[in-house]
Amino acid sequence: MTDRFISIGVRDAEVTADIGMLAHEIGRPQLLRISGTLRIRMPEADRIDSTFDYKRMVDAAKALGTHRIALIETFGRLLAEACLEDPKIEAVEILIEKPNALPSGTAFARVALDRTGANADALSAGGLA
Ligand SMILES: Nc1nc2c(c(=O)[nH]1)N=C([C@H](O)[C@@H](O)CO)CN2
Repeated sequence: MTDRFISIGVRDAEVTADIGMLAHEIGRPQLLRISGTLRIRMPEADRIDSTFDYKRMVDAAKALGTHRIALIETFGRLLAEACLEDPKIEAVEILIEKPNALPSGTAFARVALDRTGANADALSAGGLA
């Protein structure tokens, strides 16, 4: 049978993170908003062990938030790589927003990776707005 793929994910999960490149940011956790689209094979059964529990992506983001990271790009890449450790995930697109970084506007980084490690541009086309 032809493989069928679907997307699952989370939008706008809020985590605190030791993030930022400036001296005054170090050791002062800040809010990040995390959205992720995960491309998986259609689950064969109506059971959580047939799919990827999207709570795990939020848990991985919370865990990353305890590590000192300078750039939101790095945070996004590490979270994408953590998701791809599960073989159920074919490709992932992560959007990291740092709502309080700028006096106006929202800073963000978007990272799209597939299982080959390449940028997953195809996902971007149909991924997060
Ligand atoms: N491309 C990036 N630019 C900047 C980042 C970043 O993570 N990626 N971070 C900062 C500072 O940490 C800023 O958010 C402090 O308000 C500036 N530029």
